[in-house]
Amino acid sequence: MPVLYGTHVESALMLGTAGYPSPRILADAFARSGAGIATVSLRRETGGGQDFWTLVQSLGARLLPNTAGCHSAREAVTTAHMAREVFATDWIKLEVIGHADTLQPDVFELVQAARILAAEGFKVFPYCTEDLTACERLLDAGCQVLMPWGAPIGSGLGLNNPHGLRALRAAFPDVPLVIDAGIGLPSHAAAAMEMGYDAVLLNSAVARAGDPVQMAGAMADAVRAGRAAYLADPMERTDMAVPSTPVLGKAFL
Ligand SMILES: CC(=O)[C@@H](O)[C@H](O)COP(=O)(O)O
Repeated sequence: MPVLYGTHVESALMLGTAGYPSPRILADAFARSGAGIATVSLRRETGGGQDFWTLVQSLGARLLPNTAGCHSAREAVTTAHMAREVFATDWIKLEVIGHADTLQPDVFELVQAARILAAEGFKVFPYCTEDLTACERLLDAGCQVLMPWGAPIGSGLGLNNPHGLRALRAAFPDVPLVIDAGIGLPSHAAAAMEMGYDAVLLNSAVARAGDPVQMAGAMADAVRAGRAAYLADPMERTDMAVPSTPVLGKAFL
């Protein structure tokens, strides 16, 4: 199980809380997933009022407030301060969006915000790209976890750049890495875990499924299977065939 900022988390699946058909389905999806962490958006979900806060606090998952919808370091830092008061936690999923169509993170503003928040004692979980230099800067800024995107938020495309994500894993073998965003299917989540990622954070794939509760269970199974496969040290790939059945001598004719 992942260890994030010194805390052992029960499951390598993290779930978002936005966009479910109903509060009941949200609660059932969490129960089925066994997710160890629930991310909540201070800015997007305040519309739900007290009932929503009561619901998320009853999910049995550790809350990870996020700064979804922020477009500058300043805005994200202010939102993080508010989230710390509302949720009484210094954990923050730091999102600073840089591009309207792709919701790609603005890594320049992200590093700036991460440096400020880490210096203030926040445990920063930055939503970033797989860019090695940006990730290095985030670590220098005080982040102890990185959350590279799989694909644009809400796209369901999976892992757009598996080579880059593999390179990131290899570059930072001791840093907890969480794939955040773009997961559409259990096979995407399993692929991330098979690469050696420590956890997967997703929202849309479950919330927008025809049966969110069933999909939550499927994602949990996929994350477990992917992790088990990684730990089993998968075979090397080769371009040429390697006979799987040894042949000794020749058959009698
Ligand atoms: C809920 C949340 O934090 C999202 O910003 C996150 O990035 C999930 O993305 P998907 O909805 O693509 O899973």
